[in-house]
This record gives sequence, C-alpha cells and structure tokens, in this order.
Amino acid sequence: MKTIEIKQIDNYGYGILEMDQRTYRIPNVLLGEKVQVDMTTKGFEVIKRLSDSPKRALVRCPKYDTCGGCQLMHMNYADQLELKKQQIIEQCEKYQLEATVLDPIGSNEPYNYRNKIQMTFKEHKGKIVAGLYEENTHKVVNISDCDIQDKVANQIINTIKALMKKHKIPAYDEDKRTGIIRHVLVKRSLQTKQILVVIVTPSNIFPGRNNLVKDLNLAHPDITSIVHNINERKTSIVLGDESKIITGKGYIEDILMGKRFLIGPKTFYQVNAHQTEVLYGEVLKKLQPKKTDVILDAYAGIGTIGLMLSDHVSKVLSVEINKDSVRSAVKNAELNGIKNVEFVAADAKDYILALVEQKAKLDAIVVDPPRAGLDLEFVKAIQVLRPKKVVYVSCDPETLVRDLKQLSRTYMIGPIQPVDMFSQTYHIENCVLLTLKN
Ligand SMILES: C[S@@+](CC[C@H](N)C(=O)[O-])C[C@H]1O[C@@H](n2cnc3c(N)ncnc32)[C@H](O)[C@@H]1O
Repeated sequence: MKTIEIKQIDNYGYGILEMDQRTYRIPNVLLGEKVQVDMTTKGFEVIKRLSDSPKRALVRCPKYDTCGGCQLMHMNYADQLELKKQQIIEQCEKYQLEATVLDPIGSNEPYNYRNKIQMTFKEHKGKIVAGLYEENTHKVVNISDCDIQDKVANQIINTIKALMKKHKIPAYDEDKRTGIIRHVLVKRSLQTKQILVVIVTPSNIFPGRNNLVKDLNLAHPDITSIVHNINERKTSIVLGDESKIITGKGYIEDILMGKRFLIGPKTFYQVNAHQTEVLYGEVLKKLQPKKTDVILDAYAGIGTIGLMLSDHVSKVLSVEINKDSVRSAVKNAELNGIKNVEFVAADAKDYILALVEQKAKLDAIVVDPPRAGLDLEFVKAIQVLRPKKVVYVSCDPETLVRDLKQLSRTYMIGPIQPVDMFSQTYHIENCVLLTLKN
C-alpha cells in the first residue's frame, strides 16, 4: 500500500500518476488530494482518499465510483466548465490550429437534465436491480435516483421495479435467456411534460403485462403512452424491431425553438432540452441567415436545426442517413406546416458529392456530425462548393479541431463556443462559424 499526492489532472478530470514506467488515470480525485493506493493482480486500485481539496464538490450520487456515467460530479461546476474548455485548447495545440476558445456556456440546470433514461433490468441475489452497465462490463449498477436523469423518469423506474415484485414479473437474465423485462426506456418532454414509457422484453410473451400497465398508469397518471418493444437478439442494443402500442399514440411531442417535434421510442433527440435551445440559438446567431438563402443542414437527425432555420431562409436541404429519423423529420415539417425544407435519406458525403456534381449554389452549410466528425471527402466537397458560411456543431473536440484544421485552408475559423449539454460528465458540445476567405 502506498500514499500518493495527486499532482496532475488531465482534461477529462482524471488524476494522472506515473509509476513503474506506467501511466495510471485515477477517477474522483482533485489536485493536491492524497490517496492510498494498492497494486493488485488486476492493476491499480484506490483504497481510500486521505484528504479533500477545498475545491471538492459534494458528490450526491452514492454510485458515483462504480457507475461511470458521470466523471466530474466531484468538481465545482465552474471548474468542470474550465476543464472542458482546456480539452478544446489541448486539441487546438495538437492540430496547431489558431483559434479562440470562448468560455463554455454553462447550464442553469446542471442536474436532472436528461430527458431520456434507459435502464437495464436484472435479477441479483433474488432482487430486481435496474440501472446502467458498469463501464466496460455487463454488470448492472443498481440506481434508484440518478442525479442527471429526469426526476419523474427516475420515479417511474422505481415504480416499475416495485410492480414487477408485486406481480411476480422476473427481470431478464441475458446468460440463461430467461425472465421477462430486459430494459425500460422513459422519455419526458421538458415543455409539454408528456411521458413515453417503453418496456422491452425478449419475446412476445409478457405475463402480467396488463396488471403492470394498469398499476403503472394509476401510480403515474401523467404517462402519455406505453409501448411494448420486443428485442429477441443477444445484443447490448436496447430496442428490437417490433413495437406494440399499449396505451396512447406510441410517441410524445416536445416543443423546441417554437416548433413541435414528435418523439417515438427510436427517435434521436438531444437529451438536454434546456441547452439544446441555447446551442441552436448559437447556430442562428452565427449563421445570420437571409430570407433568400439556400442552406444545407447535414447530419440532420429529425430535422430540428433545418426546421428551426426554415422561417429565416428561402430553402433548406436536409440530409440524414437514418431512414426512421428522416420519416420523423418529414412528419415534423407537416406538423409545423413547413414547406421549404427538402428531406433526403442518404449518406451526407454521397449527397454533397452529388451537389458538387450539379454545381449547386449554397449560401451556407450547417453540419452536426456524430463523434467521428466529417468524412475528408465531405470536407473537400465543402471546399469546392465554397458557401460563404459554414456552422460546425460538434460533440467531439478532437474530430472538430481535426476538421477545422483542414477547412482553415479555405475558411477563417471563428471563435469556438463550447455549450455544456452534459454537466457532470466530461462531454462538451461546440459550435463555430467558418467564413469563406477572399
Ligand atoms: C449528433 S446527431 C445530430 C442530429 C441533429 N442535428 C440534432 O441536433 O438533433 C448526428 C446525426 O448524424 C446522422 N449520421 C451519422 N452518419 C451519417 C452520415 N454518414 N450521413 C448522414 N447522416 C449521418 C446520425 O444518424 C445522427 O442523426
């Protein structure tokens, strides 16, 4: 056993310890804190924290050390934001990109902000547990009150656990392939307060379903719709292909930037509605669109950014690879009476290459790719099309800066504006305006 002092913290919130020519990353420690550590056959283990930094924040979650879902709950919120800013600066240095990184826009609601919760159910020593998988394992950490998830959704999960006991409905055992309830997904709209509950089972057979649904509705009369989803596959993917609507319409509605959006079991939707409006507000502010503009919204999801922009421009081209999301986007346009957005289900790279082929004239492009960032061919196609403005929305600082470096040959890179959509975790969203060089 050894006592060590934490002398370095990386930009993801881990203490860094160099020992025996190896580097260890220690969670839940702050600069100057002393910890007792032990080398085990498995590697490195923190036995006990011996001192607390004056900058330590109260960790509200009793499962913080095992769950792995949050990494920064032990830090003051202002320090969390500063650390996330440093992540982006680190990437700018790595890729030698000259860019200003602004202070992140923090959230007024750094707890209980997630509007979607997805719990895995298991039996453990004769008890039903529901929670998230422990990092890199299939062990479920039992969570009864997650501090970043919606409070009502937490209560619904606890009710379902109690009702399973009451009606003797067993949780699914993925090794033996026995039992009934595998996962429960709850989505709750911030604006309309509508609630969708999706109960996932491994087959059609669901004894006790009617009793469970009846009691669940009695306990939570505010539930808008309950869906039974069947996932027969041995996979960590939560939802299967078949869904049966048990009550309600099978989806809920939310309002974002004044527009209505339909959210079904599989619909991709930003998890932090408070900060999504802040982020989309930044997109609008940076783009300063004109009524005559033709804009491409690439990696469009259910069309949220393009639909928000539709009032301000002449036409939006919206491209998204997931066909279900595109179908939702089309419905969302109808729901809002929007007629100037053209939706395409395609790989954004293929679509933009076709626009290059057609010598299309675009005034601006908004991109919001997944963590992998933009395909190099997509980046090069932007450089051929040469719209005056590009707004890049990103959830991964490394791929953002990599792509900005490439785009900086043709575009001036504006200040990078981080927006904190994922408080208590090390994730950060960014938004940046690129303006065509003369
Ligand atoms: C970070 S989400 C952004 C969604 C949307 N802009 C929003 O704010 O909700 C990224 C989206 O890119 C889509 N996507 C991933 N790869 C793609 C590709 N090669 N071409 C087009 N869309 C893609 C995903 O399905 C997902 O909907």
